[in-house]
Amino acid sequence: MSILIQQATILTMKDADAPFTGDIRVEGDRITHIADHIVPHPQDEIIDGRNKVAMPGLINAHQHTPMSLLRGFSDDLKLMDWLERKMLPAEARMNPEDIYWGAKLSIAEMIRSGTTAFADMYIHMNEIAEAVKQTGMRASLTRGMVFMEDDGGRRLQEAIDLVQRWSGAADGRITTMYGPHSPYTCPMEPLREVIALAVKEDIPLHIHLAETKEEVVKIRERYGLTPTEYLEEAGMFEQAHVLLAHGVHLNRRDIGRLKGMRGGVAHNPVSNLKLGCGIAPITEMLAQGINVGIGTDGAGSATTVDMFEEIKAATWLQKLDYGDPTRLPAKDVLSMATRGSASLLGLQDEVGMLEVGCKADLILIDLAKPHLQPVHEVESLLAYSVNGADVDTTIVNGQILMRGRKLLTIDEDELYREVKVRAKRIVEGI
Ligand SMILES: N[C@@H](CCSC[C@H]1O[C@@H](n2cnc3c(=O)[nH]cnc32)[C@H](O)[C@@H]1O)C(=O)O
Ligand SMILES: [Zn+2]
Repeated sequence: MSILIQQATILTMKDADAPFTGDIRVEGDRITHIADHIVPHPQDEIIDGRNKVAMPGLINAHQHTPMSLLRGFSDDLKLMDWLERKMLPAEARMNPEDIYWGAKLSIAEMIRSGTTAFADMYIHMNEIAEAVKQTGMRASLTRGMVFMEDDGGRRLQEAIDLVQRWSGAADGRITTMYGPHSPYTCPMEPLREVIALAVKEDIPLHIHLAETKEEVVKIRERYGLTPTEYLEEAGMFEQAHVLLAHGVHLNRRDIGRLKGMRGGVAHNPVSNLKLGCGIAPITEMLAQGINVGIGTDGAGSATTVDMFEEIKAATWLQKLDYGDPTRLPAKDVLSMATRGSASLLGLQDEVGMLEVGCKADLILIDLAKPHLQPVHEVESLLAYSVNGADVDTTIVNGQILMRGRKLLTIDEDELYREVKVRAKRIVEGI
């Protein structure tokens, strides 16, 4: 199958490129041609790009997709209360089919708001993988592991099974990671074991880091270290590619420890705002050459998985925190949500840019809206004015998943019916 997008405003996200008007051809799963004008082939599916911006799909670098079933169920609580009193009991009631439908709900929202790939850490990952496979999305999947009590190695075995069964599946759209949940739920010994496994198999790691002040206090009490020092002591930054979620409470020395690491930090500004966690020092990390991407965290905390909201929150928080409106300008924050997140997923040469040879993961944004006119600076509109509902078309791996705001791989009526019944049962009495 081939697709020809005609006369769109193209934002490639390559450093040197300014937006320009042109055509894009997709053949199979890749972008094969970008030029001012491309002669149509008879078999091309033609998409009119006039009044639209074509850009790389956004990449959500930290998610717990089935938590969409818990959206709005326990707002306005502190993170540890929210997690221990509400989320964990509710999650204990989720069966594999619930996980499948919750993942599908988040995937529908992601496709509708211009996200083409995501990193997910959760349980019952086979069902999430099935949802990814069926809907046409791209994802890096992780079985999250808390090692607080002895489980006879069950969690680790599930993680290993996921990696073996799903790495490279669904035409290469699915990749996998190993996911020790956080410094406060992983003692040193199992942590070292997982790191050794990741290094041996060259599978990335995905972990929460320094999300709250309480975490910093807890790890200091237990080990006399900062959370970052604890992970360093475990050997996490020596060889493995690591996706660190949050990194809110890092001091200057912690940031120094991350310099030169493979992978980087997924910033989740809306979740951090809503849970009152703090503001991650991401512009300082960027200045040190640390790669930073953007994620939403689960919809249980962030409440939506619209990456355009995260983009706005990310840049506004830096401006506010430093009293400096020049911090994290539009182009830089867009780069975090595309190329930055792509590197966190280990997909830097494949997605996150519009370039011939890259995977065809791209979105079209409809500018024929009052809040998107006139067009002075395309990047400014995208960072500060666009929201997820302005996305018209979403393409992943050369397949059109949404066109003219209609989802083509998901039956939304069926989805909402399933979600309604399941969500009610899960939270009853909690
Ligand atoms: N509870 C599982 C581990 C699941 S991994 C994903 C976990 O991350 C939890 N989670 C979601 N958001 C956050 C966050 O912001 N910080 C820390 N944990 C979170 C979520 O509730 C979920 O349990 C087990 O025992 O094996
Ligand atoms: Zn999380």
